[in-house]
Amino acid sequence: MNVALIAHDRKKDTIINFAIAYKHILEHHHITATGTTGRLIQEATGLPIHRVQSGPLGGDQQIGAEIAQNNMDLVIFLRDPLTAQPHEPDILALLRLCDVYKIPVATNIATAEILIRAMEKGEFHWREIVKER
Ligand SMILES: O=C(CO)COP(=O)(O)O
Repeated sequence: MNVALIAHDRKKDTIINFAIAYKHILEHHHITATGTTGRLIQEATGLPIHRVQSGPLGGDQQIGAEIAQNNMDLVIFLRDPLTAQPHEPDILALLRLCDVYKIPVATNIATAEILIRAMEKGEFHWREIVKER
């Protein structure tokens, strides 16, 4: 599966710990991440990560483009709900595309845990059917 990992600054520690804890699952998938998130996860886990631009520099839009091209199966985007982001429109656009293309998306760690465990069990085979629409 193609998985996107993104985290705002105050959620970086959380996503790093998430990637460490679930490295044994993530290593079987193709991971894309925004610039800083990707670098930190790479350093902490050694996982190969396709890094796009940092979020404020267009990274969210690049991941949105992957979704629009049906190249993304799951998005884990740990948002900071308490800090204003200069690229808020890009964030909303990415989440909107997840809804347009019916991509499972987690915006907090509780949902992220559920999604990755479902992924481990191979519960996303229905995505293949949706992809063929
Ligand atoms: O801003 C982001 C998502 O909106 C994340 O970007 P970075 O991973 O480069 O910090």
